[in-house]
Amino acid sequence: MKTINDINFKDKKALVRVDFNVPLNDNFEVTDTTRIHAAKDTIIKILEDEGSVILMSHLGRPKGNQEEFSLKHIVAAATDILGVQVKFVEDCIGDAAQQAAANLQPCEVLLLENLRFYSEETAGDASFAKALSQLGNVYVNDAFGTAHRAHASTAIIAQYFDEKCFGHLMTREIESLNKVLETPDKPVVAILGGAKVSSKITVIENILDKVDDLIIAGGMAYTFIKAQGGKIGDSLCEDDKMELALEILEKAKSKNTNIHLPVDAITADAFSEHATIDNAAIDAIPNGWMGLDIGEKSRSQFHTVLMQAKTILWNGPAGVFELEPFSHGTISLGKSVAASTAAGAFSLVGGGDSVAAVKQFGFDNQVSYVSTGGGAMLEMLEGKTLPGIAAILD
Ligand SMILES: Nc1ncnc2c1ncn2[C@@H]1O[C@H](COP(=O)(O)OP(=O)(O)OP(=O)(O)O)[C@@H](O)[C@H]1O
Ligand SMILES: O=C(O)[C@H](O)COP(=O)(O)O
Repeated sequence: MKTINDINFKDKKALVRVDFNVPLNDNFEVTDTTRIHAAKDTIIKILEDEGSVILMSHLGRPKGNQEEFSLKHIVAAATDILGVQVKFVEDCIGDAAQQAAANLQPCEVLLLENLRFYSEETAGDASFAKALSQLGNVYVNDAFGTAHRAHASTAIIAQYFDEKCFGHLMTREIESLNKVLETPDKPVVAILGGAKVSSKITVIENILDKVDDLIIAGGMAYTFIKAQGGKIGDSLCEDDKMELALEILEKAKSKNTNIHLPVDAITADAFSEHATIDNAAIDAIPNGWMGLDIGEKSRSQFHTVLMQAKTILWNGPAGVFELEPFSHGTISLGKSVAASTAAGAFSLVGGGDSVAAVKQFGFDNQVSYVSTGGGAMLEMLEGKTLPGIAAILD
């Protein structure tokens, strides 16, 4: 299969699907430019070849043509980051888009209006995909964050191009995950956190025989503790998943995977940063109290496990990190992952909340790789083939 480096884009018009679904503030300024930075080397490669770049993306989940979701809000940030004036056209298909694409000169960049202003995008409509495809003569998919969507611009459009490839970001994401799940240095330690067992079951099942140690933290740990007879007070629990939790523990034993659950918790008498706060053994939380973070002993045990790791995968926070009193377990995990990385481990952080936490606490430059994908990363961890990836490989 061709990579982007195998293609010479001179005098070609590259139609590049990026994921510029970035957060905006009330003044419509981009508050996190990570995804734009992440697409930069792909765009620069095409410009250096003296090709032209037509960028297409979605922004948010608009219902029709809603101005607040216009990609015109991204133009200033993209121009600044790329160091090239980004032109903008207020449609992604039709006469205006065709004119703008036709007028585009080598070394120029054009951004199309939000693809999701057309419901045909999310519907995976073939005629919409075909209309988009007519704007360029090479298709590059670099939208890892959207690769789990079988949409017109990610999965359907590729069939209309003879020349197509992944961009650099897509390649980095796939290679990083393969490094963790397919060809890792051992021992491999995965940390799974977050609110619910139910949202991570498929991930647990898929990675159980790929990792040596699995640290289960966050709200999802309490279902495992209660299932084993522990008292968890008012902590988060999915009673209907307790049997499954026990099955997972059994399965792990048979596969020689060590599961590490927290041994203590930071407890609170309300879900609030103004709550009264205490410590408790993880299996002896009184009624009226809930565990909102992992305790000191758990942090220290997890640190020991992480310092022995050669490969680390982290998905999901250790506690309610959005509230300061319950952020310290997640910060402690971040420090341990950073220390292990400094000692030579390869560490990958993926998923929406874990990436938000890692950035908020400043660990993003101290881990080996931070994924730009939320749902896309989770679906890869579940072992699924992502439509946006399959379309290029086909
Ligand atoms: N002990 C806990 N009790 C209640 N909520 C918790 C607890 N620990 C973590 N959380 C919450 O879990 C949420 C994240 O859980 P969620 O299942 O959404 O993870 P996620 O979004 O899948 O993670 P990621 O996006 O990193 O994959 C956070 O908002 C956090 O506050
Ligand atoms: O932010 C994301 O996860 C991607 O851009 C996909 O967005 P979506 O969940 O609205 O499809």
